[in-house]
Amino acid sequence: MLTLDLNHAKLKEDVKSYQEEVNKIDETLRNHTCKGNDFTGWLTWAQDYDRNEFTRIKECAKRIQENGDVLVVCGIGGSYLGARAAIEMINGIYPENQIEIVYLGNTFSSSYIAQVMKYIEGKSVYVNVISKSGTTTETALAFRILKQFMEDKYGEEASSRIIATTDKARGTLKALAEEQGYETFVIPDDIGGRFSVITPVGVLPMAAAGIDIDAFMKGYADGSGEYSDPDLDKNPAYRYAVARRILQNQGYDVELFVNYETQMQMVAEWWKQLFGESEGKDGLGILPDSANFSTDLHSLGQFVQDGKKVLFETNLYVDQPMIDITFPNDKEDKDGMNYLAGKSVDWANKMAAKGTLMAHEETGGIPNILITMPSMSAYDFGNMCMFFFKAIAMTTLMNGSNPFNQPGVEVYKKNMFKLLGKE
Ligand SMILES: O=P(O)(O)OC[C@H]1O[C@H](O)[C@H](O)[C@@H](O)[C@@H]1O
Repeated sequence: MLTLDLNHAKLKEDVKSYQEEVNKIDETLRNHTCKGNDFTGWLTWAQDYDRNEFTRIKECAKRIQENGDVLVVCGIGGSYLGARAAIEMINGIYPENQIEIVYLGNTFSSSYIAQVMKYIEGKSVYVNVISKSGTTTETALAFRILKQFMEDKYGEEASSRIIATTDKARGTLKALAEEQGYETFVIPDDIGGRFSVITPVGVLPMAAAGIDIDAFMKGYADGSGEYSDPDLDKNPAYRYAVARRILQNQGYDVELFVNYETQMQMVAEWWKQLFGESEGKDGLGILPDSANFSTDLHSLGQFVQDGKKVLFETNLYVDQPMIDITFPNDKEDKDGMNYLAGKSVDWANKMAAKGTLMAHEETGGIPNILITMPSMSAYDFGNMCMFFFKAIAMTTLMNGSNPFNQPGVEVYKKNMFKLLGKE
């Protein structure tokens, strides 16, 4: 379970004063009558998910692991961010003894696409193309290139090395997968892209990367219980939601999502889509931004400390690092670093976090929300998903907005299609 500390959040209203409003909204979520209610399948997914499909995911992942050097995950937005966030957080950036995961379909950058294609040329390749709509242009463009590459390289065998994760009936990708005989996995109708990491969208790439997906689902299932009580004293996810609302009332328009683990950079990217697309509408919302400390203390730190007071920080701390190391002694101590000899480097990281909190909160006057997760395990990732899902659903509904649509994303697409000459 994640824990929440609001003692540094400088809230000018009492969180508990929102209890009645929270109760009402919680009820509409629970009985699926809230705005966007046809996309609330994530609430009961831990009980509802298809066990047979889950077994098929494990078998498919095993096949990929046994025969592949590389799995190309081809998707964008919710169709890749969650998988990448989980894989990097749980396995670290340079995992040993795992197949490599490469991401494509998330950009029009010709340079990037060309380099990826060159990079995978001599390797044993599997492809997981992921798109809920089955029509997203970045993904479709990359997939055509990948498909031709796979057919040239493997001939008929290509179709057994390509796996499609998409809608059960609709979209070009579904039709293509059926025609080509690809193995397919289903993205349920009632779970939107940015919530879909808990479905085959996230779970198949995770399993292929050697992650314990049973533990992931257990963490999510336990989160369903742990973050379900509407009582603000008992529900840290809802307390976090209310704290965000209060800080917005105090004039803060930006939330800087901070972590101290390099392998959690993509967790922040996933969180930004989840929060930005859910809440940023109707002229409302808090701009989700992120920083990786202490790395970014050497870039963004100056602004946070002394710049315009537009932001508050939400720190996602981790109790146990994946690996700790002891700092070595040096007889000559010419670098003057012996004061750390014999100390844990993770301890130093935690001292950096503590010092930063004091600097930002006390000297800089920046409100700080503290969230702590026990470790970077598959279980804790699953649990964290439910925490943030519940929190963002609550804050967005408190705004009176629909947390589950993203109408604003279509505007650039319309212009782009016109410019590209799409019929
Ligand atoms: O899975 P897809 O249908 O390809 O969608 C991929 C992504 O692109 C869209 O434009 C939406 O803004 C995202 O919410 C979505 O996750």
